[in-house]
Amino acid sequence: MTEYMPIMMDLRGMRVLLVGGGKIAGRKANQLLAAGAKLTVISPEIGDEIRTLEQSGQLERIAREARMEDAENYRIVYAASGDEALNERIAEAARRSGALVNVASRAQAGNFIHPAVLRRGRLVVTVSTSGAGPSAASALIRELDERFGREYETYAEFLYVMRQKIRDSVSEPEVRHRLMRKLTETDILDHIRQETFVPWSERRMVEWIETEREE
Ligand SMILES: C[C@@]1(CC(=O)O)c2cc3[nH]c(cc4nc(cc5[nH]c(cc(n2)[C@H]1CCC(=O)O)[C@@](C)(CC(=O)O)[C@@H]5CCC(=O)O)C(CC(=O)O)=C4CCC(=O)O)c(CCC(=O)O)c3CC(=O)O
Ligand SMILES: NC(=O)C1=CN([C@@H]2O[C@H](COP(=O)(O)OP(=O)(O)OC[C@H]3O[C@@H](n4cnc5c(N)ncnc54)[C@H](O)[C@@H]3O)[C@@H](O)[C@H]2O)C=CC1
Repeated sequence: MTEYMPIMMDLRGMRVLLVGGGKIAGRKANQLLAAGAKLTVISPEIGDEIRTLEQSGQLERIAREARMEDAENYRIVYAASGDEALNERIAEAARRSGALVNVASRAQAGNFIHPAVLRRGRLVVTVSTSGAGPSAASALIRELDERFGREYETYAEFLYVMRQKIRDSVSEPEVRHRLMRKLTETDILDHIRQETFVPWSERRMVEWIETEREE
């Protein structure tokens, strides 16, 4: 069994090649653009999603069949054409040149895969079956969708702001760690859920840090 390494990547400004322009390529393109990638699509024909993105100038599209050399100019490659043999040849070329490659038609032909995703602002919950059953991964995400409501977006944003404050104002690592742990022990999530949470003012944040750091 392949033991995949789960990671979160900042793709802003990174060049990514997407081979294919159909339904699956459209889904990937939207996810990649949301993460800030500079996307090039190579495909003789394209579906509605890629067309819309091309027309609004969000990606560059090259209207022809993909060639092996295409893969060598990118460090991240998606082989998502409807031609499975081509996807595997592209993947092989990309791997040889040291690129990361995702293969839509056969997970094992690539060296990274995507999980099913649930987003609540900064909180990201993902489920992967390591390719065993993508539909099962989606079904589990739907269960988690009910478990993790909108309150987690506010909560994650609160944690983010407080953590910056703590990092800026507390220099001792042990104290910082203790404060961060305390922050997760507060009843803020409950307040957000019950809609009784009032966003903390600058002063309240500073006071909380001053009070809690003494213990
Ligand atoms: C490896 C991976 C690729 C990757 O890295 O992305 C992969 C691979 C393959 N999927 C296939 C089929 C389907 N995939 C879906 C749906 C999704 N697939 C997703 C992820 C992944 N799919 C990655 C592993 C995830 C994991 O870890 O388990 C989801 C969760 C997330 C996303 O795509 O963003 C997304 C939910 C979208 C949503 O909920 O909206 C459906 C259902 C549908 O489309 O509704 C079907 C048809 C039913 C079926 O076959 O099960 C096939 C066979 C192709 C063929 O035979 O033609 C392969 C190839 C292979 O199995 O090797
Ligand atoms: N990863 C996933 O979640 C899933 C993956 N798949 C697989 O993904 C692949 C694509 O599926 P769809 O987007 O639904 O197919 P599709 O038929 O909608 O699109 C195929 C695209 O590939 C392009 N193409 C064909 N030959 C090409 C070439 N030589 N060079 C460049 N582009 C070429 C076509 O122009 C078209 O735009 C299939 O192999 C399918 O098995 C299918 C379902 C889910």
